[in-house]
Amino acid sequence: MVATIIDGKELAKEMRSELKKEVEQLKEKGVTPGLAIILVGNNPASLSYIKGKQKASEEIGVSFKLEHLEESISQEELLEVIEKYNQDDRYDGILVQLPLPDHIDETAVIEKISPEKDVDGFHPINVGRMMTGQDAFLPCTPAGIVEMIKSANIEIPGKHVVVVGRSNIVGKPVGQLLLNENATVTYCHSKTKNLREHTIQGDILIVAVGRPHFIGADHIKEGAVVIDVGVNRLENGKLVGDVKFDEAKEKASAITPVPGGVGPMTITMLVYNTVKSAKKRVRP
Ligand SMILES: Nc1nc2c(c(=O)[nH]1)N[C@@H](CN(C=O)c1ccc(C(=O)N[C@@H](CCC(=O)O)C(=O)O)cc1)CN2
Repeated sequence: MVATIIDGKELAKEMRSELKKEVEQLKEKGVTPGLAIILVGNNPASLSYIKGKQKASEEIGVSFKLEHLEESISQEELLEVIEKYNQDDRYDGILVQLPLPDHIDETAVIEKISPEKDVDGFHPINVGRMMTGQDAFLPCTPAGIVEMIKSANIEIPGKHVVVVGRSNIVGKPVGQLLLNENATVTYCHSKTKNLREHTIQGDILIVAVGRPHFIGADHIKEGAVVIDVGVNRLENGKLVGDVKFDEAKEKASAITPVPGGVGPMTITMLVYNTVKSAKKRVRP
């Protein structure tokens, strides 16, 4: 079997063109969606992801502001900056780029962002709303993954989804979102024994461990859908996923590539959330 490639770049392009139309309509009603990103320090990967977020925002017509702070900023000062954006009506979305330096408590930062502007969907209020199936800002990578699966006309209800990885950003919420879509979900992690015995059962296998080429064809059920969330830069500069793409595509029925898979959809869902937030400003 040779897998269909689920092209995240193409889907992102289609969604961005729809979002652009929505933003034009919002502007006619006097609302320009605004996104503020706060970056602490100079992590090169973060800088590159933010560039992508800025490009997508500007392409769609969302006003974009980067607040670039010194690595040495104190937690208290950072919380004050967040509060400034919480109070600023020009910004519908606030995102603090992760990872943060070690001296800053990530939980305190996430909890400082107003849940109504939390376009990353990381605030406990949004996590709780998502878990209970209420309207919420959904975390961007997991929401992008669900969009990609649906765009490939893959039925989710009743499917066995195996998630490898349990981060708060990807692993845990993607399992929850697919449970909300009536999948049966298994989580695997670094302490899971006999990993392969679990992964081989997945109709949909989602891999988010951040280890290059961690999953090979022998971990994959014949005909499974494989979603690779890994973005790993090798010493030779090549970007690879957590899955051995070349062998996995011979066994899967559908697979996402790296680059050009989940990454572009993560960025698109961020702009989607920002537009969703801005719509609440429209007067009836
Ligand atoms: N506040 C947040 N911080 C982080 C998040 C997040 O969702 N919110 N996720 C990741 C990084 N991330 C977004 O911030 C991200 C990662 C990768 C991509 C992407 O487009 N990848 C491209 C390849 C890019 C490259 O060439 O390096 C691809 O896969 O095609 C976008 C966003 C951690 N931090």
